[in-house]
Amino acid sequence: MNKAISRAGPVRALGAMSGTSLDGVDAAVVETDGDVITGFGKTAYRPYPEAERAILRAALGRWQGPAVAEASRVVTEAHAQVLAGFEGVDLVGFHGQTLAHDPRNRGTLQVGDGSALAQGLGVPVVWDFRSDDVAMGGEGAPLAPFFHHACARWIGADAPLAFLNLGGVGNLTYVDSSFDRPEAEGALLAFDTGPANAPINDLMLERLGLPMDEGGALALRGKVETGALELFLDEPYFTRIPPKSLDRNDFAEMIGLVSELGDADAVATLTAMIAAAVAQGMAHCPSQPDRVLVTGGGRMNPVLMEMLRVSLDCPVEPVESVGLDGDMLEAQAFAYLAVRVARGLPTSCPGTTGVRALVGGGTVSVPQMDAAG
Ligand SMILES: Nc1ncnc2c1ncn2[C@@H]1O[C@H](COP(=O)(O)OP(=O)(O)OP(=O)(O)O)[C@@H](O)[C@H]1O
Ligand SMILES: CC(=O)N[C@H]1[C@@H]2OC[C@@H](O2)[C@@H](O)[C@@H]1O[C@H](C)C(=O)O
Repeated sequence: MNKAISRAGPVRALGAMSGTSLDGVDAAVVETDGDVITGFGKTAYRPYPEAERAILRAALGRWQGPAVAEASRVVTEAHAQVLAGFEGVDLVGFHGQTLAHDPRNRGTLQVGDGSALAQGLGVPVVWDFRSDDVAMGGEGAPLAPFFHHACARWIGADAPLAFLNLGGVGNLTYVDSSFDRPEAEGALLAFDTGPANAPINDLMLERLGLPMDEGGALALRGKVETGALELFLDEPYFTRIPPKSLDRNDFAEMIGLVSELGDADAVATLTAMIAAAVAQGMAHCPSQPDRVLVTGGGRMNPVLMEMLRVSLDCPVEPVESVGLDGDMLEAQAFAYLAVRVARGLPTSCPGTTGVRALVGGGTVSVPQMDAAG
């Protein structure tokens, strides 16, 4: 193990995340001892060109076979490119790309080869963050909550607050940072709220050949079909007690609920469904958070943000309002979690994933020295 990691004190960790919306790889440096954040560093983004994205899309929902191997190759290569642009890094946290997630039955699959990345970069890489949690009866997701607890301390939060990530899937973390440690009972409650941008993107691609509803422009022109919204909210997932998690395509059939509607009404209704799922989720929080800090691409959609403001009983703001970076929070989370794994600290607990006991999940790959050198 790198000497800096095995000593106490802060290290420079580089995190990388390839999220469920399949847009690209985010990478970001965090300086931390695995407990307290002491600084944020350089960031980078490497989009997947359409040909690569098509390879990833073709492998979604699969557990093995040539499509999965091909996706893994694309993910490893894309990460090798973006991570090579960073210098002076002690450790890498590599999430990889989730292709399938079924924690109760088949497990969870993130592709990309962390061992090859460690070798290529010459830096230890922590990867496969979710499997140990699933093996211990947890959901394997969400994992950002321990980092959210550190962020709440970083911003000096003096009341419970919520982080809401609106990526392909939505996830919410209720944080009470009056508890010093994230694993303390009552410090964290986390779960996936429901689908977020994935169904909007899928419908935009299918009907209009566009990757997203940029700026919520189409939803703004549409009318919400309340019958479809009510049918969607009948789904038992929303009343299930958390922790709970979702696969990207678990709600793929919701597009069927808007299939008879025109494009603008269909997108407006999907957008309302996403906001309503968050509102249902908020009811599971142990107390009303002081505010909801929104991260992920969904915070760039003003129609979705306005629907959230109307349906939640507290202020809803992008994380930039407290000086955090909403494009990079997940990459930063895996930098932070990598340091925790390397130092034997837990990364999930019963309140975040429903796991039976504290788990520090992840494989550490250390680059091997050339035998001749
Ligand atoms: N300007 C914008 N207007 C509307 N939507 C946007 C905008 N920018 C990003 N988005 C939405 O956010 C998505 C990307 O979000 P993000 O990068 O947070 O997802 P992710 O990290 O891949 O997903 P997850 O958090 O589920 O793993 C885009 O695919 C798009 O749907
Ligand atoms: C299995 C999986 O990859 N889940 C992702 C996905 O994307 C958002 C939501 O669903 C969340 O549960 C998780 O990612 C974030 C980074 C997490 O683990 O906190």
